Amino acid sequence: MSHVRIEGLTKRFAGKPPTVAVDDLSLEIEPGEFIVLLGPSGCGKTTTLRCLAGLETPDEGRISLGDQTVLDVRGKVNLPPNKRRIGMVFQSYALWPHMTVRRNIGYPLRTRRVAREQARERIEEAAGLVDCAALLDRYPAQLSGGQQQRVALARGLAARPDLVLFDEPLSNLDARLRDQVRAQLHELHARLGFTAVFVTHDQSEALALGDRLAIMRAGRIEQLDTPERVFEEPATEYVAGFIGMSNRLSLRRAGEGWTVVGEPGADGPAGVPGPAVAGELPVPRSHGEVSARLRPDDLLLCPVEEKPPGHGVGLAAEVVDAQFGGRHMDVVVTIAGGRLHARAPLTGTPWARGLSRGQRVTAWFPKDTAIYYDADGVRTAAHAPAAPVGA
Ligand SMILES: Nc1ncnc2c1ncn2[C@@H]1O[C@H](COP(=O)(O)OP(=O)(O)OP(=O)(O)O)[C@@H](O)[C@H]1O
Repeated sequence: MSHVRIEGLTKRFAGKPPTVAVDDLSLEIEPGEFIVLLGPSGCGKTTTLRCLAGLETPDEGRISLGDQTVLDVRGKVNLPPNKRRIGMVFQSYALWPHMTVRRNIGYPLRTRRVAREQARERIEEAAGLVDCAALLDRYPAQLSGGQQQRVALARGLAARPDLVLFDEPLSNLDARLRDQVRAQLHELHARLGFTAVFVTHDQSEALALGDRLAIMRAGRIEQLDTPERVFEEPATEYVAGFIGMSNRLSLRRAGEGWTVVGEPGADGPAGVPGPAVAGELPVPRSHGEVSARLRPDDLLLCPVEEKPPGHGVGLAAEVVDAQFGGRHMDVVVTIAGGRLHARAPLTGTPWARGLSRGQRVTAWFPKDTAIYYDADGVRTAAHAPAAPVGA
């Protein structure tokens, strides 16, 4: 287990136009911590991981693992992958097809010149950890996808590295296997306590596995915090959108209350005032325009003749689509032309089962379940202090 320190890491790729894949990124990882790099395609997750592994030549920055400096661009240090005590587990299992499971798991031990007898013990130990001890003499083609990924996991752990890097290791598995291998990985981390950096664009994976999440945007870390804080208190609108607050309402002050402002591409022209919101929202007076972000679970529906409770914001809405989801209905509504998603529970409110296209309903939400962002996408200050932005 090692303390990992990344300072001012920058990686540019030549091209037209050139890309800054990682942009002055700094991050400190505690020994035994499981860090998840989360973000959309192209935000620089894999490049950051490859720089840690020694598979890229960064343009600037320093990286240390424990007391070893593995990268120092100014000092002209860039240790090759086999000189860093790092294990890697990738999306494509990347097992050698002509090698047995035993030889595959033993590969990083051979590159580190671990003595034969010790290597045999380590291979068996790693295979045992992921329930693959019975598969050691098979070839990858004789394994299921889940087994192959478990072997890849064993290979990543076999050399007892200081740091294990994971690049979307579960994304090639079907949903059931993904859940299984994810649970196994979570348990393994709790048992072995290795330090990990795990790349994904899947928020549920990130929430389940991470001690802390680093939400990346354009080569930088936009928010670094515990899964609970990122989920409950996204610091910027970008993070909110990425972590499931897919509903967005633009709001403008009007007298003592607010008005919903029409969205571009909606039925009417953008910016046209929509339904009024009576009374104040938890937003400082200095903000005249904000956007409210809400999860589908937090957008509630009721018949037009019912009034939402006093602490709620009720808005006239029209149903566009309603799909049965077992215990709930997934409902798309329009409000001021903008589309929003509601997940209406059926237990207690069977009324939602009969919703159909064109029906008028009231969509509502308690004022404090929404999070409000200013024009720059930064959380407004009326809430608890925003989580730290950046590393
Ligand atoms: N070898 C390369 N040459 C040129 N540009 C590259 C290269 N590798 C990555 N990039 C660019 O760098 C940026 C970051 O890429 P990176 O693969 O790190 O993103 P990512 O967040 O891991 O995306 P994904 O989730 O799709 O894997 C992207 O704009 C990508 O096009």
